[in-house]
Amino acid sequence: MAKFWKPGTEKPRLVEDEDGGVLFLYSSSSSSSSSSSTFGFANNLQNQRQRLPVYKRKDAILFLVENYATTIIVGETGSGKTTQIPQYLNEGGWSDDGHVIACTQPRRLAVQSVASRVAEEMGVKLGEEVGYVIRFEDVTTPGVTRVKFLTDGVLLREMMDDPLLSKYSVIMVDEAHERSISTDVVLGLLKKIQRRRPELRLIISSATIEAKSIASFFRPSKKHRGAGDDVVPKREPAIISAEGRGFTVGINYVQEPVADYLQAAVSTVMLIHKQQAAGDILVFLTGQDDIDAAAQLLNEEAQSSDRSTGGLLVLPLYSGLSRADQARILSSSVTLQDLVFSPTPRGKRKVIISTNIAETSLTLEGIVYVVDSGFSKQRFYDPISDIENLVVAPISKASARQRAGRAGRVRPGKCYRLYTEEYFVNEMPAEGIPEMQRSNLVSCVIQLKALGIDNILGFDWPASPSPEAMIRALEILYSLGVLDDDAKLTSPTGFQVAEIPLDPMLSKAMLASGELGCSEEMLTIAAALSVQSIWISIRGAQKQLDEARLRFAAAEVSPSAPLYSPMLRTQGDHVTFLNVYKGFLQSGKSSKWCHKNFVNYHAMKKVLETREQLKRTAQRLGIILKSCDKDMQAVRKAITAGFFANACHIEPYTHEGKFKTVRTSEDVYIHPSSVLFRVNPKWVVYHSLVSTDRRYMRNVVTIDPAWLVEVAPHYYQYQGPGSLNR
Ligand SMILES: Nc1ncnc2c1ncn2[C@@H]1O[C@H](COP(=O)(O)OP(=O)(O)OP(=O)(O)O)[C@@H](O)[C@H]1O
Repeated sequence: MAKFWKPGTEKPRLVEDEDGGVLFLYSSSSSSSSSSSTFGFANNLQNQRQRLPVYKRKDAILFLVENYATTIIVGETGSGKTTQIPQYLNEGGWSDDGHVIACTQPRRLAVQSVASRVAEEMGVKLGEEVGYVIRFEDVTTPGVTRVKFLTDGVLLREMMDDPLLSKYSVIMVDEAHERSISTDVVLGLLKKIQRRRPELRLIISSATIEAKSIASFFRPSKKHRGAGDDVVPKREPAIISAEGRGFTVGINYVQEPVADYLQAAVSTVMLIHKQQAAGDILVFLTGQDDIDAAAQLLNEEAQSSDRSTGGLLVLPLYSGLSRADQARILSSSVTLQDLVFSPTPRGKRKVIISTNIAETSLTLEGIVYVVDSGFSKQRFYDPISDIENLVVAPISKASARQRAGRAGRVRPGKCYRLYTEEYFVNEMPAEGIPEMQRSNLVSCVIQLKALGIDNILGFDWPASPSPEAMIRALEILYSLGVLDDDAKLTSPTGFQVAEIPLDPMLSKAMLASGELGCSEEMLTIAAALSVQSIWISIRGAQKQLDEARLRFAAAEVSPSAPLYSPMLRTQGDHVTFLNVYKGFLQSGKSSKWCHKNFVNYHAMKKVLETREQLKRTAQRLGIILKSCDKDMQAVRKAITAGFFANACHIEPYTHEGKFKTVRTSEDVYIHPSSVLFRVNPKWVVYHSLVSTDRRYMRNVVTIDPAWLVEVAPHYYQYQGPGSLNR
């Protein structure tokens, strides 16, 4: 293999740390010797690339990648890790001979935006030499794509077909400090793969704080050390720091703790707008609710008569953006996401109000000011009740740095933290709790099982999950018939469920629908559940949305029909999805039709695409594709076959629509967004629970309790009329 590091261009110094073994490399700051492009626009981009701090480390990075199996790169935000290192590897020959360089990201939005940027910098069309893959979206060309960006979840799926990930020469796991559940699983598996494929190189990019623990995770255990340690690549991980950042970001703190971060964020934006020079503002809040509320307050201020507060272009940004998307630009073909990434119109100042999806890897060009509320929504899972709550919780110092790092990327910036400096220094936790330790592990366990990892409890995790959550996941999979008595995947059910890229309960419903003759309908339902929402919600128009939704609630429906009586609305939300889908197809997939019916056009286009992909998987698995036409009973039964563990019955003699879960006898209620809200059927199964003031069931369907015994006799026993036991 060629030497990519050119001796003489840089003098790396390798130092062992006090624990022995872990290598630190301090390099001089001489600049790299790579040549630059000779074309106009490209030249400009090439100059920008060469100004990035990581450029000074180019040769050192290539040296380490060549000589060490694992290289950990720590560096400030904006130093160029994500966009540059894959290109250096490409230039260095790591994508020759049909090999591919992979770079994983925890978030889909980051995958898409970084891939476009790198394609632009390399002067190639996105999807050719540079491509990306996120769930249900593959923008690569096999045999042509050399640099591929993907979510770590997608990389996990790829391991099912190719357990050793043999097409990749280098895999860069970016933003490892975020400790998303998939990143942790990927790290654990890559460590295993490396033992079978010593030629595979790993690059792990991380904030400083996590680098040491990641390095010690990758250090070979005594069992695997010994002979061969002096051969290249060396197995001890190396750490390199790409110190230095693009532009300075001045940090400002509040003097006193703020009582209401949302109000404080709005006031801060208005102050920046009145007092500070031109430049867009990025505000970090926690979720759709407070983002929409802040957007409304800002829009009201912007429309006020005071001319100095005009000129604000307020744009919300959260996952499943599509919901707010058309609310703003209804039938336009421009998505809100396009607006977020496009240049700011003259005379305007963009205010992008985002969740933490904009926290890492994104460069939003016009951003000069960042307003950080200090909070984010985080998942916390309770394995006993099997409920995953989204809780507003304080962020970590690592997150705060990432947020500030969204400014200062193309020019100097300022960050306004809505907490005190004293809090930041003394109280804010250095890092967050790994997602692995606060999540439902069902999907993670089934993926590991599918990869042949039977001893899940003994798996080498970067952070061990709780035994309770692990046991609960095994229990659920066992009850679905996915695992056998020895906790091995059953054949064919277990292997089939693992292959369908959906939550295992939904995958099980998909399999059942093949037997019940309603797989065409289940494909539509699964695709609709995979988008955030098929509805557009417009603040202040909730009543019209509810009415629009109800028009699709019964089995036989025409959008022009009058509202159905609640007595007829007995089928549930999944059936509603089918009616919307049918109406959308009948309209010729019209955006006008969507607009009229409060249906999100972009979401429906996504449903069509996702449905096609799921259909291909179903065909591959031999699921018989058949429509049950109007027999909604078959559909509801198939859903029950997947979601029987989520069965609930209404509490008689209460007037508030209280249900009890069969499994744990907990009080739950139908969510107001469900077409079954206030209808209160006797028996239902739900798709998910959300916890606010109460526990609410979302996406609910009515069932006959006899089906529970029929589809899950191992789980339920019939105890006489109206009575069922686990
Ligand atoms: N879409 C873009 N438009 C303009 N400049 C960009 C764009 N993407 C990246 N850049 C430039 O490249 C720099 C490096 O971005 P990159 O994402 O590679 O940094 P990073 O070190 O991975 O940072 P982070 O860890 O914060 O994601 C940015 O600071 C910016 O100057």
